[in-house]
Parts: sequence; structure tokens; C-alpha cells
Amino acid sequence: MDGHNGLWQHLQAMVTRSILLLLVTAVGYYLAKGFTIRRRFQRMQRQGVPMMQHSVIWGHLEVIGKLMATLPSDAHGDYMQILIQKNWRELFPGRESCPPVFIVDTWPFTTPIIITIHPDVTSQYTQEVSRVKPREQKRFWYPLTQNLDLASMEGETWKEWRKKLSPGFSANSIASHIPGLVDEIEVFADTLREKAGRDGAWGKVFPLEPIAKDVTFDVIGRFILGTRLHAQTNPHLLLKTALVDIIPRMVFYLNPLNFFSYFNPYNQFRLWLDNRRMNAFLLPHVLSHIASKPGSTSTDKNRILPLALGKHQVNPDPNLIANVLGQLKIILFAGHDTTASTICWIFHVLSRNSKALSRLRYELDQVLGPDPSAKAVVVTLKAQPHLANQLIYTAAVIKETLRLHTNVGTMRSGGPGFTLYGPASTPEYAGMEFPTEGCVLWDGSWAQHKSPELWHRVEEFLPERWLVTDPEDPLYPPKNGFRAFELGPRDCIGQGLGVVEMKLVLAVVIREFEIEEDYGEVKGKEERVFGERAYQVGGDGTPGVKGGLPVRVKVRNVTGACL
Ligand code: HEM
Repeated sequence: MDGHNGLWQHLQAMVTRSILLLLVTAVGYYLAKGFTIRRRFQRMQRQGVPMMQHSVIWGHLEVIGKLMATLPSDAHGDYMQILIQKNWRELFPGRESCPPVFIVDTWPFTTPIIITIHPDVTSQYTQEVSRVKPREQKRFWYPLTQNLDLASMEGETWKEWRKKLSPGFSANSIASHIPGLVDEIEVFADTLREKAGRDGAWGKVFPLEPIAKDVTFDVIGRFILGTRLHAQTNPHLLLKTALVDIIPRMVFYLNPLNFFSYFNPYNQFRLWLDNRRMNAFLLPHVLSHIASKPGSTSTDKNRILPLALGKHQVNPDPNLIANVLGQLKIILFAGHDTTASTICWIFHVLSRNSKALSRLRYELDQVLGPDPSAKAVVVTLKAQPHLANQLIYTAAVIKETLRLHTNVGTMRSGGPGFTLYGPASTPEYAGMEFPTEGCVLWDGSWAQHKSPELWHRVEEFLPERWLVTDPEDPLYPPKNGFRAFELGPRDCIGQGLGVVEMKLVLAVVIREFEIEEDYGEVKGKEERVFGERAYQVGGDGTPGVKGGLPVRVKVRNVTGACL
């Protein structure tokens, strides 16, 4: 018995010592890394690189903390770019114009970041060369795809997969999907009809975002699997519940605030379980596709699953199957949240811009015929899917919404010897050097889309700017200025689908229904960002809309040709 106790105590002491040693090593590592970073920033500051006041102890934590404290606590982290841009006079004393690059040291909460807010700088690492994605991004995707996905792959592997999948996102492929996609959007219209009041009255206020997410989920599911998922009518759909559960568990910046919750065994278990559940849902679709001899029909040449599987094999390599599952999951993730939030922002801007709304409805009357009902539009688009190409003003509304309410941007790795240069068009910063070693490069597309130096009448919602063809017109968009889908080889592969999907949603619902934003009944503190109750929320993941965008709906009283 005594021998047992002795052994047990010895074991306990060993474990305690090992934990202590680990902790001391981790703290030592953090301190040493922090010291190196702070010293590098102090050196850059001495060399005259434009920078906000940097403290040798706190880096930029204090200044960023103060800026972010002016926003509600749930406001999205990407507002930081806009806050720095808006306050550049105080933050960069002695400068005559806003710097095109913000260097931010918020270690240990993030890796040091270089935010670029001028297209001539951002293009240096996304278009002239395409720098690799940062390891933070790969860590983010790992639990979902084990990095077997287009967004985290690099080099030849990425090239091969991008080439393989691209035909599935071509204009022809998307057009051939339209008849199926409008079936899904008709269900969205049915939901809106249920939420509308009786006999043309307003219905009760409800959040639009959840039903927008459901329709985009059904659309993307139909697009990649060729079958109906019914996320809109089945709240228990395993693929969706697993995805919804896994998203908030994934983290971009691992830091002292989220380290323990991320590595908490329960969180790790859920990450594992959600991924396993998604694979279990998707695998039978992949296997049944293999059994059906892909390549045997003419449409297979531009469908995602057959393209991903490649040449027919009776027993494909398990690695190939794992890669195909990874690609399906990234497309499901990237293709639904972004589009759903943008749909909400479109209704937000339209509920405040009656002229744009009238012009949009006018275009739909002209292109799709006078019957405004969702049913009639679905029938028309099924018979003539190419009509979606003629919705030019509708596309301009979508683009202008994305300019004002940008979703995600790109992040890349800086590195030793890779320097960014100030743009020639900004006399104060032309040719100025910005070393990038140890930093994440972040396209500040939120700030860039709101830069008065780049955009005429920057704060206004003006879809017309996207119809201007004369480069001398002040409204003509700046070169490389619109970056909502990013630019360069790693731009958004799904942008064509996203835009068509949003066009179809507008086409199907905007003439039958009136949709009005209404934050009036939202309980709790009345929080605002830049005076607006509708703002982007979230930590460092895909942004959502505050309160899911509360709206109310009524069926419009229109007969025949409207307006
Ligand atoms: C409003 C809708 C959308 C927006 C604003 C958007 C935006 C973006 C942006 C900014 C990137 C670059 C991200 C980065 O570099 O880290 C990206 C990449 C990507 N997007 Fe989208 N996206 C949208 C819709 C879609 C849709 C509908 C799909 C799929 C059907 C999709 C699939 C992807 C994929 C797979 C990538 C990675 C591409 C690569 O690295 O080669 N996106 N998207």
C-alpha cells in the first residue's frame, strides 16, 4: 500500500513539474517574441515609417483599444481599418495626408498586421505577386477541411485544384443551374409570404439573416451536390447544424483570450464531431456519384462533383476522396454566409433608397415582364435563364452594396526581403518603403471602399457609378479599387455564382414584396456604429448583420405592370 502511495505521489510531483515547466517555457517564449516585435516596431518608428504612437510596453494595444472602445462590443473587428482612416489626422501627427499603409502591433492578441488601404499597394502582394496565405488562416480552416481546400492550399496543389474546379464556376455552368436555383429561391419567397401580414398589411418584425442563410445554403447545396437539401424547411438538417456549430468554434488569431477555450477538450471534441458529421453527410453523395459513372452525361463537364473527382475510377484513392470532401466543405462555408449577409445589406440599402428601388423594379419589369409575382418570375427564369444577364442595374445595386458593406478581405504573409512601396499617386508617400517581415498583410478593403481620395461621393449609395464608361467622369470607379471579391489569381472563385444568386433573389422577391428594415422593436441597449443601428458584427470571422437585420414584410398591392 505504502509503495502505491509513494509511486502515486512521485507521479503527481512529476506531472506538476512538467506542467510548470511547460507554462514557464510558454511565458518565456511569449515574452521573448513580444520583445522582438516591440523592438522591430520601435526601430521602424525611428526610421520614419508612418506609424501610430507605439509604446515599447503596450505596442499599439492602447491606441487600438481606445479606438475600438468607441464602438459597441459586438461590432466587427474589421471596423478598426475605418476608425484609423477616419482619425488619421490625430493618429499620424505631422502627416499631410492619410498613409496608404497602417502598421499595427497588437501582439499578443494578433500577429503584427500591415493594413493596406490603397489599391496600388494592395496589388503589390495580390496581383503583381500573389503572396501565400498566413498560417493563421490555415489554422482557421484546419478543423473544417484539414487544409484540403482551395482557400488554404498553395503553389502547384492550389493551381491544380483551381484549374480543376474553375469550369464549374463559368458563366455557362452557372446559367445551366438557374432553373434549379430559382426553385430554392421560390421557397424563400414562400417564407416571406408567410411572414407578411394579411391583406397587404405589414407582418411582425423578424430577423432576415437566418432565412437568408437558409436559402443560400440550399442554393449552394443544389449547386455542388445537384440535390435539394431543404435547409429552408428542415431546421434539423445535419449538414447545416454541424456547419453552424463548427463556425464559431474556429479561431483565426490564437491568443491569451481564446487559447484555453479553443483547446478545451470539449471544444476540440465538437470540432472533431462536426467535421465528422459533415463528412458523413457528404460522403454518400460522393460515392453515389462515383457509382453513377461520372463523365457519362454532357453536363458533367461543368459540374463541381464530377470535376473534383476527375477521370472515372471504380475505387478512387482515399486521398482524392478526402480532398473532394475538403473542397465541398469550403465551398459550402464560403458560399453561404457571405452571400446571405450581402442579401441583407441589399435590403437595408434599398429600404432607404426609394429611387434606386424604383429603378430596380423598373428594370425587372422590362426584362422579366410585368407580372411581379414570385411564381411568374420563377416560370420566366426557368424558361429563359439567360435573362439574368440582362439585369444590368440589378448587378450595379449588388456591387454598390458590396462597396458600402464589404464582407471579407484577403490576408497574406509578409516576409524577410518583401517590401511594399508607397503609391506613386500619393506625393507624400510615393516610393516609401514598408518592410513586411513577421507581419500579416491585410487588404483593408472596408477602408479602401470608403476612401474619399478614391471614390467620388463616397458615402452615397450610387449604383449609377457602376454604369459609367467614361474614365473622365468623376464617378468612374478607380482602377483595382473594388475588392469585395478580391483581385488577382486568388480572387473569389464563386463571385459569378454569388452575383447571379443575389440577382435571382431580387428578381423573385423585390416586386412582390415590400421589405422594410425595422430596429424599433429590438430590445436591449440602442447601439450604433457611425450613427447606424445596422452594423457588421462578429469577431474575426465572416461578418454578420446586427440583430440579423430586423425587417417586416408586406405583399405589394400591384396588378399587372407595376409602378
Ligand atoms: C457576396 C458573396 C461573396 C463574397 C463577398 C466573397 C468574397 C471572397 C473573397 C474576398 C475571397 C478571397 C479570400 C481570401 O483571400 O482569403 C474569396 C475567396 C473564395 N470564395 Fe468567395 N465570396 C462570396 C461568395 C462566394 C461563393 C458563392 C462561393 C462558392 C460557391 C465562394 C467561394 C470562395 C472560395 C472557394 C474562395 C477561395 C478561392 C481561392 O483561394 O482560390 N465565395 N471570396
